[in-house]
Amino acid sequence: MSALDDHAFLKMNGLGNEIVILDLRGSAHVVTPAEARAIAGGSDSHFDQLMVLHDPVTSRAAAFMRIYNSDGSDSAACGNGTRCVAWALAREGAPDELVLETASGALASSRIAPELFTVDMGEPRFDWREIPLARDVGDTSLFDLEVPGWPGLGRASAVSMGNPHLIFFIRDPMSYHFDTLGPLLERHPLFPERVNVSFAEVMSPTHVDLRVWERGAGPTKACGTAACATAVAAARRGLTEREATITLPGGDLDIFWRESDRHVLMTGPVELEWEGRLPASLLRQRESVEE
Ligand SMILES: N[C@@H](CCC[C@H](N)C(=O)O)C(=O)O
Repeated sequence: MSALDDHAFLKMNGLGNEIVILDLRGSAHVVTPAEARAIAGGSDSHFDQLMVLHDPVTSRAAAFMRIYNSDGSDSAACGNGTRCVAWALAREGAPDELVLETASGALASSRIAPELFTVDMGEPRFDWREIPLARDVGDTSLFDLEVPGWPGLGRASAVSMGNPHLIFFIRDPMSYHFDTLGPLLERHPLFPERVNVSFAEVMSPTHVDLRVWERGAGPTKACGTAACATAVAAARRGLTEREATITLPGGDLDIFWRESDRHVLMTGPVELEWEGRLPASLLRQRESVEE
């Protein structure tokens, strides 16, 4: 029997952001986009993000994480999923302070309470080439973005937290028709790798309300990297202080953009929902010829 047959998984969430954790440490298997989509399509294994654990690349890390969206695409970062992985490793005896590797760098996590974690999400990137944007827009903290049919959206900010984010600061984000605007903005030609879309309303210098359309997953109850990107964009524009509570439909994240090293610290909860087993057939999906 292969190591992947009938594989165990954890179904967790971070503020309602649906996370599945699959442990492939000790195996050389790399989940394909088709396999990720098949797992997302399972009734008890549906996810916004799939966090697949692999053996760490360096000895200081507890694991390497590959991150997939529900459409099978990959992401180099996922804040809520990283907290869930830290919890899963703590349950098997890992220390409260640990390092997790991703395609965009190593993230340090600290356990604050049994189900509350702070993750150092690293330094945000503002250069248009690093976000990435298709062209130089000048100041990425405030630029004009033409959205055909939506003249009233106003100016935007763009930030990379290891993955690309587009943020609009607007009044009453809940009143916008996200199902139309989300996909339109996610695939806007300015973003060659697509983009996560945030609609934010600054409520006070320490509080922002946020709604997120995720690249590759659609509307989610919470997105940790979007909360980080929004807090940083707001502070950069002088709309908030460097520490703020970001309220998402699923609850609150505390985001602190530290001055000393410019790293962003994200603090929030995790929840284990259930443990399941994947049918072996789900990990044998072939890519269709066009992929
Ligand atoms: N939910 C995540 C972010 C997920 C990644 C995103 N959809 C992407 O493709 O970049 C979070 O909590 O940060």
